[in-house]
Amino acid sequence: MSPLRSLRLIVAALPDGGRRRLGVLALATIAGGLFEFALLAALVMLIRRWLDGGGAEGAALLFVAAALAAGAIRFALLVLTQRLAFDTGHRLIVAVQRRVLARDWPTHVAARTSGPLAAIDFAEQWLFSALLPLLQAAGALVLAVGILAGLLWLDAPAALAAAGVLSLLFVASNLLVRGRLRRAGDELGDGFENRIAAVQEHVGAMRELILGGARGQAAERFRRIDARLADARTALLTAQGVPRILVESLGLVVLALVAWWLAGREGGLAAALPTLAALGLGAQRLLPLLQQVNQSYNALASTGAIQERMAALLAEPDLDLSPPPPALPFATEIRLEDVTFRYPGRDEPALAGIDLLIRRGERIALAGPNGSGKSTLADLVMGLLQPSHGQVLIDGTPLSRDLTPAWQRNVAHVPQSPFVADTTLLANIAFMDPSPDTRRVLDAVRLAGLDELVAMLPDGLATRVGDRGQLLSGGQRQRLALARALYRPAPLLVLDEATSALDPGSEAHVLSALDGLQERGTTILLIAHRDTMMAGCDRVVRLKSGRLA
Ligand SMILES: Nc1ncnc2c1ncn2[C@@H]1O[C@H](COP(=O)(O)OP(=O)(O)OP(=O)(O)O)[C@@H](O)[C@H]1O
Repeated sequence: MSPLRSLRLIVAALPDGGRRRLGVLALATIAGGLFEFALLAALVMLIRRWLDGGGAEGAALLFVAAALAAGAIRFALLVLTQRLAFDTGHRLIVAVQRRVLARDWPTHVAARTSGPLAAIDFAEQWLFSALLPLLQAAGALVLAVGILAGLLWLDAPAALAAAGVLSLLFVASNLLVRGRLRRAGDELGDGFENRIAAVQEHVGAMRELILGGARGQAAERFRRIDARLADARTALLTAQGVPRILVESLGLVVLALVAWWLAGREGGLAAALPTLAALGLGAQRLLPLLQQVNQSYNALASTGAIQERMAALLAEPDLDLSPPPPALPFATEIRLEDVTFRYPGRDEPALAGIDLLIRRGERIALAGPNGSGKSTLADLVMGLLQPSHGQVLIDGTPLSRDLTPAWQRNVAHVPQSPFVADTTLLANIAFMDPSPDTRRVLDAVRLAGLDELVAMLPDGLATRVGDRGQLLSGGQRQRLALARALYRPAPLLVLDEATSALDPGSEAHVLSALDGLQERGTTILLIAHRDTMMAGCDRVVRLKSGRLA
């Protein structure tokens, strides 16, 4: 990515009032440049006074004032730059996460899960490798111009000679490491994502790893992935350091040569003294600044891969943060008309030519062999997927993309493998509800048959369930997911094999709870393989290879 595109990315990510703050930063930087210029001028005046043998008190005071002011401005620049960079970085990280949350269901399912996690790393990397250096470099450049202007005003040939040779040194050392920097930057992008993917795999497959005796293999694979990442980081930082070392060591030689040349001119060492002092001070101030500019340029040039990923993520649609719409009225029916659905990249449709009517208050079972399209059909009814052909109608109104969020407010869902958060039972049931209604939670607990467990636990609803609900049994996790769905007063309840882990007694309890819900007008769509679950349904809809059987 070119530094110019990076710059555009930064401007787009600036926080509220960011442009104004960028303006303040620019003004402070220009003031900093002027003070650097004034500092050099005051030094030269001071030395000339000394050499002339005149009173140097006034010049000395001026020099001290300029030095203090230049220091103060540098401190202000440091604070302003860090603030703006970290605010922008924070905004960027939040913006990336919002885009991940804004993804629709098919995009989410198709994406590599490590992607969103790595995106946070990318944003951090981008902050430290591009944004902060770029802001610092812009400031350093202006200060450097101030110092250079001072040196030119004092002794143009000497300043030009020193600046010319130093610039050549910078350019040559950068050309030397350019290829290495780019390669290392590309490897970094892949390395972060692969490392996160490996950790996720370890967490998800721990049982398989233990039983298969494969933990050693997993550790070795992780070592190789992380070693590649460490190599890439080492190469990147080493290559970034090369120009600094070259310029610092050869820069001293250049300054010595200029001093030798100046001393040989008319007037000898005494006449050259002010210029030499200014060159010395100028170099002491200038070299670190030029290093900063150079390092920033290298960081920008070498982290192109990371910036490309950031830019791609930021180009995705942002999340609509307006409050959710009121629920779409659902009085009579859900109708599927000639619905076909094809997953991206698949030749065969998962569902084809489906005509189905679900009346309000009905309990319908979806049955059929594995892969016959039951979950896909349920996802279409819930508006998580849009038909490739045909339409879904709610009370006769086609379910458009715009209406989907309002329709989804009517839907409660219990998935095949429920997500359980590492928090309390209460927070899991009233998931994302900022002010949980304990009475409704207790009702849901009772309906889902979790009341015995809650009564047994010393902390009751305040019991923590562990990461991914590991402190619960499989059946208890399913009942927890059921309680979460029942907590939402939704007129459509979709159960995707939601009782597969329940013992017959618990299943019977859930069935009687479903009877109660149906009596209150809830429409229930359940995916089931067991006859016991189908028994209480008004109808069983059978699918075979994506078609109604
Ligand atoms: N995200 C996806 N991308 C591509 N193909 C998919 C995706 N999800 C499901 N499929 C395919 O669509 C078909 C129907 O899958 P679906 O999950 O709807 O079946 P199912 O009847 O619910 O199966 P099961 O009883 O095993 O849960 C299968 O062939 C499956 O491989």
